Amino acid sequence: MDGEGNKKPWDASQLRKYDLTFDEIPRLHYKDPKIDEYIRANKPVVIIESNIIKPALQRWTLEYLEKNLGQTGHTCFVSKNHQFKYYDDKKIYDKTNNTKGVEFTPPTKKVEMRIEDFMKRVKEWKKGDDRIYLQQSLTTSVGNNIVEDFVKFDWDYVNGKQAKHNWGPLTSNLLFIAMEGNQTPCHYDEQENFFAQVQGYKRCILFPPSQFECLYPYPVHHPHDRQSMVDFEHPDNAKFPKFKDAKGCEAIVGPGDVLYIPIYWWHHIESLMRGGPTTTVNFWYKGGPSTLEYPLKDHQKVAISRNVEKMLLEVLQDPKEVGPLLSAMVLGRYT
Ligand SMILES: C[C@@H](CC(=O)O)C(=O)C(=O)O
Ligand SMILES: [Zn+2]
Repeated sequence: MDGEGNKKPWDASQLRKYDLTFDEIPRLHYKDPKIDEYIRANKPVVIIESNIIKPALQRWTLEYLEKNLGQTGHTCFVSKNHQFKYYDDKKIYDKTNNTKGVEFTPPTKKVEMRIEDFMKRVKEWKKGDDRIYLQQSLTTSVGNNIVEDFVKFDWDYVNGKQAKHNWGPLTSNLLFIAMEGNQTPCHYDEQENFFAQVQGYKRCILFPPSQFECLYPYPVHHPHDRQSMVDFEHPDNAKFPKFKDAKGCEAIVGPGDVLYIPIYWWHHIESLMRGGPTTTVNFWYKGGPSTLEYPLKDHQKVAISRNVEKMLLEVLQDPKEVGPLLSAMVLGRYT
């Protein structure tokens, strides 16, 4: 039961177990001015009872989406397990064209699927089958009804936050339709994000950029750049000794909740087990201008460290030389 004695729409048995504890991300009414204090401080907050995606809340059932999303192929990922770790295919070594890159076997397959085929596979899924995850940019290729709903989102509200906090332009709105239990492993994005939950419940575990050394991101040149190397369910504590010290926060978001995921904040997101399919729309914005005021913000230090890695890779050419050079520069001199 929740505080008012209402039956909770989910229970702890639907959450995967991790050897970490998390603080609760605050949930604030959308008119609460404290929301702006959180955004200004680059801290996550769940915005509740807003009209940001009201038309979607009213109409975007799976049946409606199947009927209206449009007949073109939609971007879907197929996985042998419940994890859908993002990879940048531009960073994969391509033998045929002998491009620069890393020898890499993608953990998921990216396919274009018609919405009815996607929905059929979700409905007929059995344990042991491949899982699928629709992740489609909401562009003009969607049906007219969806466009009509989309234009009726509360753009005044989100554009108001974008302007007030001097964010860059909106770059995309992605529609996510996940199977129950699907997981997007821990990673960070270089964009501000309003993560709006339409249907079902998702557990969102977030860590501030200061936890960089506990979350061990892949090297910048790797296809899994920005993704944590740690498997949260089977952490290799020998290889990643600081992971057990990671300090994070979490929110279980349900229909109508909008989670603000600040730029460079790590997030590990999963659709609750046995909770049915989930639907989310995100709003990605470029970050605002980064003025160097001291002390520097943690996310600025992450951006600086990325630039150092990129510069060294550019100059040294061989990624195997980056570690030894950095160790020679730092060990015994800065440590
Ligand atoms: C894909 C999404 C996570 C999820 O909903 O599975 C995410 O990482 C983001 O919106 O930045
Ligand atoms: Zn993300």
